Amino acid sequence: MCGILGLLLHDSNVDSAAEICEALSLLQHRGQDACGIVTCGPKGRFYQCKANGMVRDVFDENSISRLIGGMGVGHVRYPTAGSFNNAEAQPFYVNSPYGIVFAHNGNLTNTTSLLQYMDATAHRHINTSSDSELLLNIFANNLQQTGKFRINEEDIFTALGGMMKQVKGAYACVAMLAGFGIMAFRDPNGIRPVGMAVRKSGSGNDYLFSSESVVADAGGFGEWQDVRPGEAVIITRSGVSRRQVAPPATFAPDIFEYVYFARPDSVLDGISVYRSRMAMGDALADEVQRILTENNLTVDVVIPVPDTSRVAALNLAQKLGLPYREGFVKNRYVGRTFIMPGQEMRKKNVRRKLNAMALEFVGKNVLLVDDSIVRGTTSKEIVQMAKDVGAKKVIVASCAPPIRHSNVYGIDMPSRAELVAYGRDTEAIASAIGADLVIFQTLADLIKSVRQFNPDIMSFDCSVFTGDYVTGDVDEKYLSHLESMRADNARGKAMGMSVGVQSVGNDHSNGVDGKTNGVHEQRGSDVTLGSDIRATVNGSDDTVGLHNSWNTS
Ligand SMILES: O=P(O)(O)OC[C@H]1O[C@H](OP(=O)(O)OP(=O)(O)O)[C@H](O)[C@@H]1O
Ligand SMILES: NC(=O)CC[C@H](N)C(=O)O
Ligand SMILES: [Mg+2]
Repeated sequence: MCGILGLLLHDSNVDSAAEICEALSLLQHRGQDACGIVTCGPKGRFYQCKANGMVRDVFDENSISRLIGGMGVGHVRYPTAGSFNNAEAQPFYVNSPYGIVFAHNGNLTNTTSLLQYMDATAHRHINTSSDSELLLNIFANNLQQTGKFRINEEDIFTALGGMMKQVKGAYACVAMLAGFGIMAFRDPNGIRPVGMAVRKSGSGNDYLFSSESVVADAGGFGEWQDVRPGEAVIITRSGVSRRQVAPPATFAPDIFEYVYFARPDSVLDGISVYRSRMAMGDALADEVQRILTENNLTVDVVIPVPDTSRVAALNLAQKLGLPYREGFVKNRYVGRTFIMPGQEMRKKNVRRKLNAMALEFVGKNVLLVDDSIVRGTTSKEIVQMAKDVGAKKVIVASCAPPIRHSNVYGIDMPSRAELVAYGRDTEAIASAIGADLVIFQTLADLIKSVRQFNPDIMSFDCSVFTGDYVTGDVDEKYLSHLESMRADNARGKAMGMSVGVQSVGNDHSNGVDGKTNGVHEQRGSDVTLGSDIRATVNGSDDTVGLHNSWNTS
């Protein structure tokens, strides 16, 4: 999952970077690996700062002050394709046509054929293994085909429509065209979220695109609207244009956004994440009661696994009339562990992040509630911690059903073998994490918990629970390929991602018959794009892309 942002201020003399930076920090929970901002200033020039790290580490007053311009795009990254290399930090930029900046949340599933197309037909160079850079170039290539000196909204809609025909997978994107404006679009299944909001500013409006509505609330924006699946929205100084650019497909927002990814104070596709988590707790309470009775067990206390499960755990405890206690205290300076790279780091950080308070555990049958059990990293550690401080019995309840399938749409769960529920029944899962009993929400209850707040949504992407992939192109061959490339134990070898190595480019080298050429090795250190040089100025003095009234000089 990544976070994407776009901001266009009515007053072009006010720089947008500080506000984008603030907003990115509100989306930090969606990606902790890298972040970046590109702004567009006078003469359509882009100003960029991006690097590996959290928002607070990458940006400071100095770097922000060098990001000039009243519109910009921001990104926080949680890698699901390519590597963790800083060359894949976003936003991405291409100079041709017109100067485009691009931020992507999601994951493409037909990158192999797209890369071939880029190489053999479009002759565009893809310099990293990132699917987002590829997506940008598909868009750019479609835009190029207009062949125009100056383009308009219609041309962009046409290019995006063409792109949506070629590309498969999940993508919610924000883009910016030099001197023109910002735009957002969403894949035809609407798997990943993005919405827009508006704020009065003097005689005009400021506009925001964001993955989550929490950013709009915090920035004083109102009238939040989700971008519709297959829709594109373009905002220029002259106003807002919206267009359905892809034919309607099954709308299937990812249910895992509600389970884990999104902030509780966001509303996605008309559904309050907070309310849906409360409902998950209520529904799980019934299942817990049923299974406890079946096993002739009683529980003394309900303890959430901070942070995400808190909301659901409180409702569950209330419904069962059990005490709710914060038995685990979270170190607020450790981020989310699930989205950290590598099993060793995840494991180490669960211990750094959570500490069990013995007084809430000693001699008790404790019910630990988590939002989900994925690799089992968290549950294995916390069950042990609970036992170490004297719990009598440890029962784990999960607000989501067992996860037994890979995610291919923007969550880094490529390998089934890494999932603790893969090939295990409930009893075997309990034994794998060391618990006395494990209780899972049923899929029907999970869907009901979310859908009741917007019955217009007929389906959700539940592929991690069911193995049904809504884009229709994901088969066993693809899943095995993904596993061989991205499983924890395969990554180092497959992607040259060892820390400190500036792996730039992929094996697909334009013009050299698919062999890696020497150019790639030289890149990454002295090339502006893809390096971690801060507040680097891109672009030139030319005025390509200064198309309309946005032109400031
Ligand atoms: O079974 P696992 O592979 O451990 O994954 C599941 C756990 O990871 C997440 O927590 P995380 O620490 O990422 O974030 P949180 O603080 O928002 O709960 C999630 O909330 C579960 O606790
Ligand atoms: N989680 C995401 O949305 C990742 C976006 C993109 N696939 C990347 O790896 O950078
Ligand atoms: Mg958690």
